[in-house]
Amino acid sequence: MNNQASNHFHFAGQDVVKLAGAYGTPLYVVSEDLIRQRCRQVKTDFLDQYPGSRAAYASKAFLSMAMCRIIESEGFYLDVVSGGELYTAVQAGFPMERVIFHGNNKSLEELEMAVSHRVGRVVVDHPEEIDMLEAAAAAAGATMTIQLRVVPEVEGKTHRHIMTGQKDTKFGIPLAPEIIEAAVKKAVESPHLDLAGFHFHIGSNLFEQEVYVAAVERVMTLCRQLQENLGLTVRELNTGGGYGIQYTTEDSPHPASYYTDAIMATVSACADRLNLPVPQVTIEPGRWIVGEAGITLYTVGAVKTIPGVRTYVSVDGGLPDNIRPALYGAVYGAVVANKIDRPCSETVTVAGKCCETGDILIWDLKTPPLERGDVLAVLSTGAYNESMANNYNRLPRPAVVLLTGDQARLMVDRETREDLLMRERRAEEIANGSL
Ligand SMILES: Cc1ncc(COP(=O)(O)O)c(C=O)c1O
Ligand SMILES: N[C@@H](CCCC[NH3+])C(=O)O
Repeated sequence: MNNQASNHFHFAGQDVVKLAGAYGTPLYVVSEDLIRQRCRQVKTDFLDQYPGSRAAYASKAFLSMAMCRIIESEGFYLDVVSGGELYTAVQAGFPMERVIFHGNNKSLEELEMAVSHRVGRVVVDHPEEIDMLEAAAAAAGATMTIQLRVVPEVEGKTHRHIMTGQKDTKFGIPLAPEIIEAAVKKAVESPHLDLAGFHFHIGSNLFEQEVYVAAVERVMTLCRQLQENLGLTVRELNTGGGYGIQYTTEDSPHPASYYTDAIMATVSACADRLNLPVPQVTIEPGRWIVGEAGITLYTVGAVKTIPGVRTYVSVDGGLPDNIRPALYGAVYGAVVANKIDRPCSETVTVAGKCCETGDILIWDLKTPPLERGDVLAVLSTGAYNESMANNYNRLPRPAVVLLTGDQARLMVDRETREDLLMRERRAEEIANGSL
């Protein structure tokens, strides 16, 4: 781009102050090029290195129909976790054989939907779900390929709300032999189900490969036990996602190969040692694909200094568009996009505009002196921001702009105040008693 203002922050090659002017704030900005770069790293460092392996994108991190098409064109599979995510994939024309359907409490209706679309894999989370899915598949005359989600009993170092691999978790089938063996038997005996293997997911935003090694060892040992006791041959091992990203300069993220090489080496060593066939391995990163590919732009409003205490800089969004600081104490970095050349001489607290003391986006941010109208760019908001957005205080959810090369396109419209009333079409009738 020419005539770039030198004091403006550029993201994926584009002047974000101009984007804020053109589309308004708060604004999610997502770079297609950065997403594709991540997908291609997975391809060269994992898929090409280990033929037969598969990569899925965990759509809960960020989903739109355009995102489905990007992921589809990169040859990835898609992890969905609800009828709503599946519906989005269906509407985007995502190939259903590449969909992996998760969820710890899928409804019968969601299972029927998965069957009617013949999704490639259903990851069954509890024994009763085997019966529910068998019934849905039988009714449709379908055979569904499944993986059983098991609890690897390892603790990933992360916020406790996003740990899933420990023994005490709502996700997956416990490894207690009487439970897992009964589930496997039931699955194998279900005429409309084909048990391909197992799935585990340790947790999210993990920076250590050791937990993946431990989980693979645990589940491969399970495979050996099931081969001995039930004659089961495990064809597939889905190792979940969870790869950590850089939120601030304190974080030292790894390439995906840091995790996948350790996973693959352990799978092959275990297969050798336990005399098992090497299963086909799937990974399911979400945050690692899209997290650093997104930023959020805000406009600064009220600046309030409490002498001897702190300066609150309030922006025009907050908790509804990024709930992670309030929910997990997540720490974000940010830059003042229209003053990128100025020294950061102050430390401020970036507050959201909700009627909630806990609505603080960043507690301590070094900035130049700030004033109303400045544009703040919060970094690494591509994952679990837009997808977790809500309407607290009836704030409309922001638009999403997709950057591709030097093009900027509105991918998701800004919600309007009228949109907020869309589900209240009977308000008049309720008021006048006619309903
Ligand atoms: C089953 C499953 N797979 C994949 C993911 C993706 O996790 P992340 O975005 O941390 O890679 C999650 C979420 O934690 C998950 O529950
Ligand atoms: N929402 C979480 C990640 C959830 C992962 C789903 N199992 C986050 O923002 O970190």
